[in-house]
Amino acid sequence: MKPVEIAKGIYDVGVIDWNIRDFHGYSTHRGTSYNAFLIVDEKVALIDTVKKGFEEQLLRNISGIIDPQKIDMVISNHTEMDHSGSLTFMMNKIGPDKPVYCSKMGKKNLSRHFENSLNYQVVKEGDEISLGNKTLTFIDTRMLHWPDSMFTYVREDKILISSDAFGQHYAGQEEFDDVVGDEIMFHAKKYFANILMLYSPLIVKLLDKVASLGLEIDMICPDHGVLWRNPGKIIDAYAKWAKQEDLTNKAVIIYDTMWHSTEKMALAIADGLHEEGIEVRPMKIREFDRSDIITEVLDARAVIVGSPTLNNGIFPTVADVMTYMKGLRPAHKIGAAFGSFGWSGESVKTIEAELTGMKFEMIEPSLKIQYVPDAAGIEKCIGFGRQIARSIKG
Ligand SMILES: Cc1cc2nc3c(=O)[nH]c(=O)nc-3n(C[C@H](O)[C@H](O)[C@H](O)COP(=O)(O)O)c2cc1C
Repeated sequence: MKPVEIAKGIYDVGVIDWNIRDFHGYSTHRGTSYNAFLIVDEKVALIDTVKKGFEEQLLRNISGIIDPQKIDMVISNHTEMDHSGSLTFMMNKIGPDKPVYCSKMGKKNLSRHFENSLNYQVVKEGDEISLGNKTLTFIDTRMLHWPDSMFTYVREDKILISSDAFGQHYAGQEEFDDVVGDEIMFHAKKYFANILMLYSPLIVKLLDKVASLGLEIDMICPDHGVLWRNPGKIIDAYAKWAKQEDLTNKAVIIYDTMWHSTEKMALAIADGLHEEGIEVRPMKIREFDRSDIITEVLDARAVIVGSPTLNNGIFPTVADVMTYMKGLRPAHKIGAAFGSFGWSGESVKTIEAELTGMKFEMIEPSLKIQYVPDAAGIEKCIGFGRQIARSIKG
């Protein structure tokens, strides 16, 4: 498969993980790739490695281009193990004393991952390393998405090697965004929603910083998925997603149910929204992965959560999604809570409190129905949907 020469003397030597479907709890419909970049100039640099288990393939990819011992340095843009898991293996092949350039937090975090100490050399924003004809510059991107994260920019080729930012979990033979076409935007959006949404304010600042540095960018090379030969497309998408302001008139109804009463409510609420012209996505939690639910939440204006009462609380799958959503900090949402109950009916209050804690603008009062909704109950749900729709439009 790989390597691919992406510019003169610059190769993607990474690997494709076709079969992974659960990436630390994120459902990767299409697998992923662990991209790593080899720059062959007067000096030779390897930027990032790959997940443990793929190290032999990385070595083979590099060996097809150059003797690995000719690598003069490794750059670690990000400590997470899908990019550093082969680092010690590779250093043993390259020469264990050769420098590993990383951020200050990179040095600290790499040392916490690997027992054997490597020759870590700290670089900071604006530092430059000349490889001969090509110059590497570093951009501090701490907390995007780990404290150690940084970008490496290859000045002469106008290539930004962006670590996890702008990535997508996508396994494919295609190397570049335009070869895949629009489908890639779904994977990029899902990646943003699940990995980066909580850092949206930092992303807005980073995009401003990159603009103010006046960096010319012909290509963005993330550590997962395809490379962006049309960088403007993904930069514009990030600007929009990170602002979380230009939301679609869409409502996501996230619910679970034991005996279908909460489900009947969900579908009637959906009818009410639909009648008012609002795009609506009912998602029964046990039929969708939480990472797909969050992808829909990213650009939705309203998030409506329903749960039956179970043992004086909410249904566990609803708690799962709300915990996940809270951590990702969606902003500027209208929220609403509903659910069926038998005798005590605590679920709706719990959902209300959670969504209020996430600073959602709540629709009041929430909607509770005892046991199975009858015709009047269904009408109430339709009315609730219409009320939410009016708030969305208003
Ligand atoms: C195991 C179990 C525990 C329940 N615990 C409560 C409870 O603590 N309080 C309550 O109001 N209803 C409780 N219920 C009743 C349900 O909330 C009620 O049947 C509701 O209509 C179920 O909605 P659903 O069809 O959407 O699952 C319980 C039901 C079951 C099956």
